[in-house]
Amino acid sequence: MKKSPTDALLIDAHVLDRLFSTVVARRTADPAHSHSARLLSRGTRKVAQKFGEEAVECLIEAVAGNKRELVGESADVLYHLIVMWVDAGLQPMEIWQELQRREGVSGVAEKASRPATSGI
Ligand SMILES: N=c1c2ncn([C@@H]3O[C@H](COP(=O)(O)OP(=O)(O)OP(=O)(O)O)[C@@H](O)[C@H]3O)c2ncn1[C@@H]1O[C@H](COP(=O)(O)O)[C@@H](O)[C@H]1O
Repeated sequence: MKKSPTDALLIDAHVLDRLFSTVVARRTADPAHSHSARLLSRGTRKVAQKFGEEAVECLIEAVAGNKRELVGESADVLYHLIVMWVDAGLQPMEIWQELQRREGVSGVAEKASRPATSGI
């Protein structure tokens, strides 16, 4: 059966859930055979550091206007973000729910509704 553009979007959204399940399963894998297992075995600071490095590589490609490289770096960022969620014991659903809660709320309006800070 021919897939509609909507089907394609739904399938793509599930890629992140599948990747999360794979990384969870890798927690007990042999670090010699799994990058996820190796990274998770090195602890929270290393996991966070790798995410930060990948985010910087991603923004470098964005600023340089390298669309093709930005695709690869974006995938690296999402993978390392998921490893960070696994390390922290977060479920993707918690993030999906937060995004859903924000749907329809303009970022400008949300910022304006925040309590005033002292500016210190
Ligand atoms: N999406 C990815 C993915 N993206 C990037 N990477 C790996 O991330 C690593 C980044 O390399 P770096 O040199 O930056 O980092 P490093 O090897 O930790 O080096 P140091 O910072 O420690 O010096 C590379 O080995 C990449 O292959 C990924 N490794 C795995 N996945 C997914 O996770 C699944 C499980 O992978 P394993 O856990 O390896 O089985 C795979 O099937 C993929 O779907």
